[in-house]
Amino acid sequence: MESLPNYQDGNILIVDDDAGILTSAQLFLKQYFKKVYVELNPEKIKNHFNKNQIDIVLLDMNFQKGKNNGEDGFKYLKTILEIQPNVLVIFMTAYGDIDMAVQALKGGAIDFVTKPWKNEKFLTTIETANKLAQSRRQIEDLKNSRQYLSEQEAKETEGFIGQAPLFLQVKHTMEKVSITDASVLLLGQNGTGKGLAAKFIHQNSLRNERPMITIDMGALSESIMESELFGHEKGSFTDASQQKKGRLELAHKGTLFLDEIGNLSLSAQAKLLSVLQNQKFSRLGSNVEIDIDVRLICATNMPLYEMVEQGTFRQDLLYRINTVELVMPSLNDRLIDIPILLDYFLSAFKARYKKRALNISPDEVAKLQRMNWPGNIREFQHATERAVILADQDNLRASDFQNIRAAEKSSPPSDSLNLKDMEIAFIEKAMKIHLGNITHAAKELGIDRLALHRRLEKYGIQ
Ligand SMILES: Nc1ncnc2c1ncn2[C@@H]1O[C@H](COP(=O)(O)OP(=O)(O)OP(=O)(O)O)[C@@H](O)[C@H]1O
Repeated sequence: MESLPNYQDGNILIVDDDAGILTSAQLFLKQYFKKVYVELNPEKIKNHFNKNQIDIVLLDMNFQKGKNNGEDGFKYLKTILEIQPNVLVIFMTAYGDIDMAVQALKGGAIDFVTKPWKNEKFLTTIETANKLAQSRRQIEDLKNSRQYLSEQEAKETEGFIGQAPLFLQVKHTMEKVSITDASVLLLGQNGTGKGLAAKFIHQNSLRNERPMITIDMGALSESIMESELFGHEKGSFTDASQQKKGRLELAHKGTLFLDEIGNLSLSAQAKLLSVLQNQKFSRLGSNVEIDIDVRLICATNMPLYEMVEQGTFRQDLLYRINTVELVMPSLNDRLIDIPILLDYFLSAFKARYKKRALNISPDEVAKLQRMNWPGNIREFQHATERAVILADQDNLRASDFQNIRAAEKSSPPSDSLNLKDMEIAFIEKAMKIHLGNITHAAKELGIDRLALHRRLEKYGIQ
């Protein structure tokens, strides 16, 4: 059985006033390209561009009997490039018109074929043009998707909202620091908006045309993390079947956001420090040094200063990454923002889940302000989404936002005065507020770590 031809992407239009040329070129090229259009009348070129995507035009140089100066060819070349500046035009010229064809190259055509052509040479010329057309198209697609992504990012950071003095203070510092290349360290509990803050800084920086590349240090094992960060050469370890650029390299001229930096091992800290000091690095398995120019933003919810004292985080690295240090306030410290955030999230979720009639009374909003949100804005956002999804009626109540984690403030079990129940409730609450950190929870409860440990075990609290 005859195998199907290996068609190439790329649409071709052939324009010539000689029907014989059109037919033979079309018959030949149709074996290799899916779409080959032909046109006898050059005045109709525009119609083809209105109907179809055209990547390559094969254009005759002379369309009037007795006129061989190529004037027509130049005229239509100009028309085509005006309609579609990216299209590739190849002139078809009679043998002997080579000088004119060279002029045509200067005028914006990319190549020429002589008539009559040799099939092999003819095909090679068009295939080469087609490769160029395809890579131009890929670049165009990449530019479009890059633009789309940065518009999305810009939209997202427009939603970096709040009126609480603590938040405004931090945001103001961010605005000032964005346009510099200073390293920024974002501290704060989970869900306080450190990731969004990093995007905000990048979006407002002079590097916003380039990407912000993120690495979540908490999500990667040490060996994967190093190859993600530095990249590797083919064969540098068992699974390295190909060369791969690391994220450091991808962030060149842009921003590198290292999330959960507190999770970096000591050996990775040493390597990162050396990159920051020398502004050079090597891919794993290579000695070639690559220059790097990145703006660094780091974030963590871990106590880096305590970790320095304990010897688990390098002091010199801390001083490299904390040129400007910002602490994202917890939601508890910006309760005044709850109505604003609620408004913002509600309108998004009402639209997403097509429940536009939903509303909530000021009393219920006030109750939300009295609830605990140990997971901060992320938890509040998820609670709002859940409340919208589960709502059976148009009036939302604060209790619709409650989950196992969010209990009313001052909320030892309200209908029980049993001492043991109260103790369990207080311990659970302290553990929630401090996200399971026993030292901090014990401090809050006014007991020592060991005493808290014993109680956690006794009551089976996780
Ligand atoms: N000021 C804000 N306005 C509106 N939405 C916010 C704000 N801050 C944070 N958010 C939203 O809250 C969610 C959590 O934010 P983000 O992921 O940035 O927090 P984080 O501090 O980086 O959390 P983690 O430490 O767990 O990684 C995101 O959906 C983010 O868009």
